[in-house]
Amino acid sequence: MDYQAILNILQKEFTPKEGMGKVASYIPELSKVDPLKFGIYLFCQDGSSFEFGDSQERFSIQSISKVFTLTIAKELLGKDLWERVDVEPSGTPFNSLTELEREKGIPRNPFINAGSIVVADALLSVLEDPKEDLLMFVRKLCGDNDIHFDKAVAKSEKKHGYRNKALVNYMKSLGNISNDTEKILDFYFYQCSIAMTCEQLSKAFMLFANEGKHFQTQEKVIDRQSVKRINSIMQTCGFYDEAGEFSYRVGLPGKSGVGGGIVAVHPEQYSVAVWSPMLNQKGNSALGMKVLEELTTLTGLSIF
Ligand SMILES: NC(=O)CC[C@H](N)C(=O)O
Repeated sequence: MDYQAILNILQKEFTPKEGMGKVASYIPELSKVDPLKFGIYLFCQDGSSFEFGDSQERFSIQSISKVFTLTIAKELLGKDLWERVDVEPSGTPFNSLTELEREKGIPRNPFINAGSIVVADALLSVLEDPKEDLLMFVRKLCGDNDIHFDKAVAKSEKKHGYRNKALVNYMKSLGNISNDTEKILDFYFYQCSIAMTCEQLSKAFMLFANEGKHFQTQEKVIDRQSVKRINSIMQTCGFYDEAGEFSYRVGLPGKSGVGGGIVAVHPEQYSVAVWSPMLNQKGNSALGMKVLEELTTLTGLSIF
């Protein structure tokens, strides 16, 4: 597959333009980002890589971090985790409160906010310093120690995160939260604030394209069954109420964040990260979705 030729086509075909979507503003710090940023990085299982645009610039990974925390929690807690969070698509926005009452405080999946807050609570119960452990895990996956929290973004979300406060308190009242709600939210806002480049993200996500092995050292980090399960949840829940649309258009498991990043993996082929901060109405990168659709169209390959 001549990925370079394909990326050349993508670069010509797609140019970010004002009005394609809106940069997230409910976290005020994110609204400062230049809407016209655009980059892509594709890392192949054979070690080759291809990129263009702002692929080396850091951005707020936001909900993409939910995949990292789920991976750690799954390793530490195994099946017990699934007593507290389900694996069904929600069909509702990422910050929705509506199903929680009907479903007795058990979030639909770990990739909506409620689900990731439960995962954060579970990690707080078993780790002494979850923030540090999370950073170490992500740094190890990328083979790069230069990965940090963006404190300004975390603080900005903490100040304005009323819906997440509502979610954690509501779940606490329904018996599905153990730790202090302020501590859980602090961890959750920090995990979302991690700043990474497309290159770092695509290398980290090689875990899910490389049978659970580190992209560089080939060390086994998680087993194949975990890869299957996490990729399945990305496929069905990675884009909230647009998960079906992403699956239909792109045909790969993936995860988005309101920072405008999307990572998708083609198991045993490649991992690809794209960044364009202009979001569509469902909170997913508008241009990012289009570019990934064209990528799998041009390669003629998807997991299906
Ligand atoms: N979809 C997202 O990226 C949402 C993450 C954001 N930190 C929030 O909780 O609202």
